[in-house]
Amino acid sequence: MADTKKVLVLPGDGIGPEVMPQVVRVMQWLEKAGKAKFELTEGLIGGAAIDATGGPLPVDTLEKAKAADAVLLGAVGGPKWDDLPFDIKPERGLLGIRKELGLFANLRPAVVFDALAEASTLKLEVVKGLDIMIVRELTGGIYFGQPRGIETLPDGTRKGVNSLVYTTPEITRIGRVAMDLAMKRGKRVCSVDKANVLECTVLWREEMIKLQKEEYPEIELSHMYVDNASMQLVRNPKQFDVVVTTNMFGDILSDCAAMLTGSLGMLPSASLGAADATTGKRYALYEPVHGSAPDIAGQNLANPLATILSFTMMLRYSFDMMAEADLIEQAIQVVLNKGIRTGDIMQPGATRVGTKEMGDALLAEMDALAAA
Ligand SMILES: NC(=O)c1ccc[n+]([C@@H]2O[C@H](COP(=O)([O-])OP(=O)(O)OC[C@H]3O[C@@H](n4cnc5c(N)ncnc54)[C@H](O)[C@@H]3O)[C@@H](O)[C@H]2O)c1
Ligand SMILES: CC(C)[C@H](C(=O)O)[C@@H](O)C(=O)O
Ligand SMILES: [Mg+2]
Repeated sequence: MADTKKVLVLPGDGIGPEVMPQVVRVMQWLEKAGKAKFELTEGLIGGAAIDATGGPLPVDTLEKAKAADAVLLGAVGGPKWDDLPFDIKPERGLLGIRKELGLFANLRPAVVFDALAEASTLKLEVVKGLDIMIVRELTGGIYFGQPRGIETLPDGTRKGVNSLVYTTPEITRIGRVAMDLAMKRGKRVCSVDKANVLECTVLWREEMIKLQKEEYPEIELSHMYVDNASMQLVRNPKQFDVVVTTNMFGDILSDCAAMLTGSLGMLPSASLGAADATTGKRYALYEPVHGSAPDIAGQNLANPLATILSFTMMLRYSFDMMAEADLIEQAIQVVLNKGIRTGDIMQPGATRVGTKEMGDALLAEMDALAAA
């Protein structure tokens, strides 16, 4: 049996605590099948942490995250905490853990399952077989740039400021992640910016060009303004292989790409740091792209597949467990082929199930595949 993998589970808020048990069941299945051994610990983040400790990212959570081999997050936020001061809102917990662990590279793969392509509101040929990778810079840009804040001027006018800042090392390191990924895929990278308006992204574009010329001669690098990119993603997403972009553009484009896969409830992600120069350890947090979905929380309606697919990314990127990740994804494919659907991916003639029942169906197919 493989070494024990230390996984920190952070269910968070809203649908987070509903989808997470379904992933834990998948982990338990792998253990029972003798394919892995997990040491699970649980931690608080977001609103759940605010309620218990007064802040969205307790020191204990951060310590547990650093000690773990990988972290799995559900979602944070919700109306209950909307009126809190900005710096202690649930979302600050997520931004804080990303920053503290140096998780600068957020991989958001938009891969379409055939059964959902058939059900898409887009034309079948637009989405069938789609497999693109959005690489979002995650610890810089306008999310973290200084100066920032809201101030009142002497004449009483209020001013809100956020700054879009990138340095050359920040651009180069995310560029390398995108180009390394592209080398193992279609060798095409589209860098998305707003270099017609924002100086910071003029630098972004210049550095991407330099990186490709100096280190990745085999990569075909193209550039697109973000407004056009959002339109092209819907018009003809298959023109893309790897998309690399800034923190905020990546946030927006990935929600858009999620709909190509059928639902926000289908899109996983991996947030990765750099390997430590001496120990080789790389922090990694796996998180669905969706949020806490307050409109459906607490009703067994959420689609757990984005979080389960985030776990398969953990198996691939942190634990090199490709066969196990393949098995889970094959089982998801069978479940979808059988027409089993949560509400967000429902279509006429399909069987509507809840969060837990989607977990039941998946485990049954994993049993069947393992027995075959
Ligand atoms: N990673 C995160 O934790 C994260 C991401 C995005 C938003 N948020 C937070 O979540 C809260 C709600 O934000 P929002 O409503 O803008 O975005 P959201 O992603 O929570 O929900 C958007 C829509 O998608 C649906 N949806 C999302 N996930 C789904 C799933 N797994 N199954 C079925 N339907 C699903 C929701 O029901 C809703 O209609 C806010 O506090 C926001 O800050 C957190
Ligand atoms: C909740 C929020 C901080 C987060 C982000 O903007 O990064 C979310 O929208 C995401 O896409 O992961
Ligand atoms: Mg988002």
